[in-house]
Amino acid sequence: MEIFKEFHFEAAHRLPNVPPGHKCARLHGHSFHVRLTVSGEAAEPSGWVMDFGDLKTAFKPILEQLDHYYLNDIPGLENPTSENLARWIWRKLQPSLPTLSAVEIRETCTSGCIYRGD
Ligand SMILES: Nc1nc2c(c(=O)[nH]1)N=C([C@H](O)[C@H](O)COP(=O)(O)OP(=O)(O)OP(=O)(O)O)CN2
Ligand SMILES: [Zn+2]
Repeated sequence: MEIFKEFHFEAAHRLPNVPPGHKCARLHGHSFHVRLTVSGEAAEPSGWVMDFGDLKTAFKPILEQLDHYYLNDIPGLENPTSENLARWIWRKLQPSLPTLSAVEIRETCTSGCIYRGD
């Protein structure tokens, strides 16, 4: 079974490696949406894969590194595409949450990515 919890953060970025004239080379911001998925059995007596609250606690220090920051300044996010951000979150979170099965990022209502590990 898979469970998920969703988070939001506000941040600015620019994409340094886009072709000349691309709009995303300019500084702009997003209300980023993150969905974290965890796999496991909903075992008794808890009846849950894991407590949503524990998932929130595990992600909190990572979220605090992102919220209201300029993503390009964060080590490892110099080119903060959705793909690189999803991988960056995975690498920060997965060691303490080995049952993590997907990190989903939405930059806009219509754009995003899903990362399930290397
Ligand atoms: N594969 C990727 N492509 C793009 C990324 C990315 O991270 N990965 N990022 C961007 C920009 O950050 C941009 O802000 C988002 O792009 P886009 O979906 O084009 O944004 P729009 O608001 O213009 O989308 P519409 O819904 O089509 O208006 C660009 N590409
Ligand atoms: Zn953007």
